Amino acid sequence: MSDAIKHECGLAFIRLRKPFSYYQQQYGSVMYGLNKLYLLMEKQHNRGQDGAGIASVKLNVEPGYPFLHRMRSIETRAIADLFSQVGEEIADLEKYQPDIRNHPGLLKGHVRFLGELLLGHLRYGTQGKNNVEFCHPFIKRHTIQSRNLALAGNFNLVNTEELFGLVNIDPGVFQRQSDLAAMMEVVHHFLVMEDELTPGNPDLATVLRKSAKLFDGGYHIGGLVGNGDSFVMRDAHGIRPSYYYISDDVIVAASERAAIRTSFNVGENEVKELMPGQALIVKSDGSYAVEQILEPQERRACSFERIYFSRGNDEKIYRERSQLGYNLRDRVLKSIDYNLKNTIFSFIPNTAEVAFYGMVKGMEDYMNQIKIQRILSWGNDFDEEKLTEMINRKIRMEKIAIKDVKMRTFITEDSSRNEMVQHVYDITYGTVVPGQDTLVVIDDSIVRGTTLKESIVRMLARLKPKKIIVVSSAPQIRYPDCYGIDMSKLGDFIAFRAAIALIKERGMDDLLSRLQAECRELARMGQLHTKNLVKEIYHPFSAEEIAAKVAELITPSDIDFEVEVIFQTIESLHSACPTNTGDWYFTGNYPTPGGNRVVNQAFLNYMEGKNERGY
Ligand SMILES: NC(=O)CC[C@H](N)C(=O)O
Repeated sequence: MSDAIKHECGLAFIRLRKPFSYYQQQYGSVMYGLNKLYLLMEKQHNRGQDGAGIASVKLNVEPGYPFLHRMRSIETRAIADLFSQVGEEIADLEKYQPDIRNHPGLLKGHVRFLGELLLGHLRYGTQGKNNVEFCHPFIKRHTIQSRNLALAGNFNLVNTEELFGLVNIDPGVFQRQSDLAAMMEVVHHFLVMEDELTPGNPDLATVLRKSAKLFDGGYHIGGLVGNGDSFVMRDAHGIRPSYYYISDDVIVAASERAAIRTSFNVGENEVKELMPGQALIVKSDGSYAVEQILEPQERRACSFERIYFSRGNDEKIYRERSQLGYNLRDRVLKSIDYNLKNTIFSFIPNTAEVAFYGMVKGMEDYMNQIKIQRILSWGNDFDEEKLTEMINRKIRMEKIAIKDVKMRTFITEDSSRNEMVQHVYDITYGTVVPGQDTLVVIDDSIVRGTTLKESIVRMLARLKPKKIIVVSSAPQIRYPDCYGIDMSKLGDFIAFRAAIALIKERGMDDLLSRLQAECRELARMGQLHTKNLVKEIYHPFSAEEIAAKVAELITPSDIDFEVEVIFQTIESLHSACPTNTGDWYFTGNYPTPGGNRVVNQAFLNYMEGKNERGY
């Protein structure tokens, strides 16, 4: 993605089902669980750049001894920072007891995070601040063991404020800003209630049933309870991804299937998807059950996971991403007037790479059809030279754009900013025939369009192509997300700015004021959740008109050749990614009632010049 949006969290959960001595014998290390947690988190490093955190619960600890630990970091290399602290703790112990690793029981007593229950989290905040206090896991302590709770998740709730009220809590300034704080209060409230009924052994399925009913949002959460029970749970629409793997030795859950496969070296089908509305509950004795907590609703798994967020090394995601590129073939061919001879294909590094291969495969298939047709049309009229020339025709692809990863840190806000920003990307010289070649560059999605305009298009222009076609493997991002991706301000979206520009151009300003009045009225009546009024902003225009305006907006004024933008259509997105039909940011169709409220609020914020999130 050319705009730096990271905006997603990742979850890692491990439950060791055997005593520590077993892991030492079987796998040669008492640190087996922590090593796997580290791997599981690093393999999801693509998620959550604000910080990371881990929590652990130890089983069978004598009363009075600590059993729940938590550590968080916002260092640049947060995961490594956390685990090097664990490493230091052990190294310190070994100074005085060099053979302590051979005594698993002793080690468990000394090393804080050597617990049987482990929870890891990578955060990119969607609420509150991006500092360490807001990093997950949150913990709640209590003198009664079974009322201690650690909680973390990949999620966003749109009814944070309401939730506090529902459990009669008057939140403090900090809590008010955090959906995790609200979730914590709710889950803890019901945990205590259940613990009162069955002391020491609260029924987690009931706790989750009562809690989840109150949440409006998309979520994949994990929790550790002080009595040794634990869970992971997924929202009723399956908005956020959730996978798990169970063996005799471990129970594992994470946000990405490939992360589990790699960390535990297991096959595709050994890793299961936790289905919408389900929870995987593990009891303190290591037994487990998958329970239906909420009635499953229409599946609306987030399509952005497939387009961009999850790693492309997942078997299915790789195929889908490639298909997204392939699906754009016909529209690109039309736009280059089928002139493959004078077209160079490339991609914006690095997340669009897989879609790029798909697009090129599409072009190759087309070219092969043409070759066959031509050769057949020759009849007997050919010689080796003619045939060689035909067979050797290739799709021209080059690595044109190069990202200078470190550039951003130095870029200031002064007048030289534009001059500097363009250098965030560099180009490969000598690849394009000036004035003759068209450049087709694929990006996975276009959010703000600023990097495209300020860096990529400007840089590519130095190669003097005849035309640049920017291809987006995602459809136009028109509406805010409110389920875990931090894109919640309408004015940030280039597709929205394009629609506004068209409205202004065509003298339709009264549409905006009418919608603003309507939104205000709905807000006054507490009815903002009833319909998405922002759809009306796009209604007068075709997708092509918006795309043409986007192209205009990303073209710097001093560029004298054509820039075109081609977006994936929503239909072809769904055909490429059939299991992830969540598309509210493209269509405005939100799966939960809070969604309409967010989009309407985002519109009011935009109209009132407030640079705030819509939830
Ligand atoms: N991206 C996420 O899942 C964020 C989790 C949570 N809403 C937070 O801001 O901490």
